[in-house]
Amino acid sequence: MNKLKIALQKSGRLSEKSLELLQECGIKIPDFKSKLKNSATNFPLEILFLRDDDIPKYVEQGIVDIGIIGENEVLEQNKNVDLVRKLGFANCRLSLAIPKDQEYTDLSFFDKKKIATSYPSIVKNYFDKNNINAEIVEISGSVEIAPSIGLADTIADLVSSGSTLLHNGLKEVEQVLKSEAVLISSQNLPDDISIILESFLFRIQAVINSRENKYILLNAPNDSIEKIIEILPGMKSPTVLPLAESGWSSIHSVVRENEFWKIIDELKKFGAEGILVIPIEKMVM
Ligand SMILES: Nc1ncnc2c1ncn2[C@@H]1O[C@H](COP(=O)(O)OP(=O)(O)OP(=O)(O)O)[C@@H](O)[C@H]1O
Ligand SMILES: O=P(O)(O)OC[C@H]1O[C@H](OP(=O)(O)OP(=O)(O)O)[C@H](O)[C@@H]1O
Ligand SMILES: [Mg+2]
Repeated sequence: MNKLKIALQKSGRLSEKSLELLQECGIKIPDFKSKLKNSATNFPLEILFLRDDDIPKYVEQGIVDIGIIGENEVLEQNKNVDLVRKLGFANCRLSLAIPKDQEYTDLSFFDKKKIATSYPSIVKNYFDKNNINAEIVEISGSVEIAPSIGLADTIADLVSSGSTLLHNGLKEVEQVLKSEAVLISSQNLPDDISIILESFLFRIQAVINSRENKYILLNAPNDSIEKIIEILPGMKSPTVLPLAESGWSSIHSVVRENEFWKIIDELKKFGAEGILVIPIEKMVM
């Protein structure tokens, strides 16, 4: 049987979470860290461990069928690949930063300045669109060091917590784009490989749904049930079970993780008690 070939970053910001995603999809990979090509034991998947910058090229050329890569890298390289889906990890932004003691008003600050970056194409397009004429100095890493060693006046680099900027005397002044890990695929995959990809995507969807949702159980007085159901619509509709104590029910539902703290006060207002929020292992809609 043919296998779906996937490229993952060998080591770096994407590696651990990419492997974790495969694991949560129930896909088992033998634990040989130094083996750069490996096969899953229980799913038709072959895994290649590569430098992340090489992944779009390998996917474009069909050497691998799919790959997990930062959206920023896909945009920078602009290869002929399909962006299949976002994966919800390695969230960061590509930002412009300047020495923290300099005054910033607007983008014209960058006119005739030197800017160091590992993303020359994205930065050039951004400046062209905004009619800024800056000189781009391409470097492949430790970009934040550039202003302090006189290599450039400013930088464009990935930011997540902002601590690298802070520790290098820089401040973020503009956000060029937001990025997260994405799954990309070759264009025109053969039918047998597309079928395996569909089944892999089905598993990924179930994992991502479960990460974004929580199972919620609570007790409520019967006269509040209708109001609480409006707040907690659930997958189809909530389960309502009578409690041993008359006049009370237990309500079970699914709630989006990022909405829980917004609705908790409302639930309490309608008399909800004993609220339990439980992680979901897998969620198939
Ligand atoms: N600080 C961060 N927080 C979250 N995600 C990040 C951060 N920095 C980078 N990323 C994301 O992770 C991807 C890989 O980053 P990493 O620093 O591991 O790449 P690299 O140094 O080019 O690795 P490689 O050795 O494979 O070429 C980036 O393209 C970006 O999408
Ligand atoms: O805002 P922060 O949370 O500080 O993260 C930002 C840093 O993370 C990335 O580099 P990384 O640490 O991956 O090293 P690299 O330059 O070798 O890729 C990025 O290039 C920034 O330098
Ligand atoms: Mg790289």
